[in-house]
Amino acid sequence: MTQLPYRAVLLDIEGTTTPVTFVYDVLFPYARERVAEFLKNNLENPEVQRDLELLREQAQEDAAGDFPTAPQIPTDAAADALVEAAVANIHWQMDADRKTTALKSLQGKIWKDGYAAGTLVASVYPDVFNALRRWQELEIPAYIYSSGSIAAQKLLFGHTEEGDLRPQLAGYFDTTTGPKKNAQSYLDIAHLIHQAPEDVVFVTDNLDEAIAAADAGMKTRVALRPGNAPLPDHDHTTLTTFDALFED
Ligand SMILES: CSCCC(=O)C(=O)COP(=O)(O)O
Ligand SMILES: [Mg+2]
Repeated sequence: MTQLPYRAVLLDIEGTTTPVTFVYDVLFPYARERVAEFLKNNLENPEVQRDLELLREQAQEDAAGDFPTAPQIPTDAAADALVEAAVANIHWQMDADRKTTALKSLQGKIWKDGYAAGTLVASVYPDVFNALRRWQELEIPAYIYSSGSIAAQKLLFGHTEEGDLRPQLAGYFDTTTGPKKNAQSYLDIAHLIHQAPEDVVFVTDNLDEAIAAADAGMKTRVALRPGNAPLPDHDHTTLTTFDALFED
């Protein structure tokens, strides 16, 4: 049997398993164009109300911190004004490509209908399909850690061009576990999946995330995929295909 130098795999999505173009040219515009209507139609939904509360708290934190002009979401507004304020905040966050838990939670809910209708079909690199199959055969669990909400991750891997990949995934983590650029998040994930950090390989396109995972003791691979942002010099091992994860 193939002997690999890791016992578990932790995967980023955007720029790693999935082309950045799918996220920026398909998913984000889909959510942006539909958010106003989605909020109008679902304003009474308790989960949407919870997202609005999270957005409101995030807006207050932003205004008090690094973003004094962050659009605010009033507590006492009528429905139309509330939706208008929330949409202004969401569009502002999306313009800045914020990865806040509040924004990601709401985006996931908007994408749900698109996947169900077949309008959204997730793009995943062919080498990822193959790698997930091989890891399953080798009984190496593969987990996802993305800024996208866990619900959004399950939708994406449940509706790919190759069908439902969720049976090949062992679990999902998002920013509710902690920020992706914080080493403690990787320590917490290692603990939650019952692995020593050094037995986990984390694959990401983001150098700051790789540095945080390495600080936590994980092995790292930096994904170089078409369209990814260029990176400064670094000493992490890179890969252009997941095939490389079977050659160590
Ligand atoms: C299923 S999540 C869609 C992508 C997304 O919203 C995102 O922010 C991706 O961030 P990542 O941490 O995977 O680079
Ligand atoms: Mg990424």
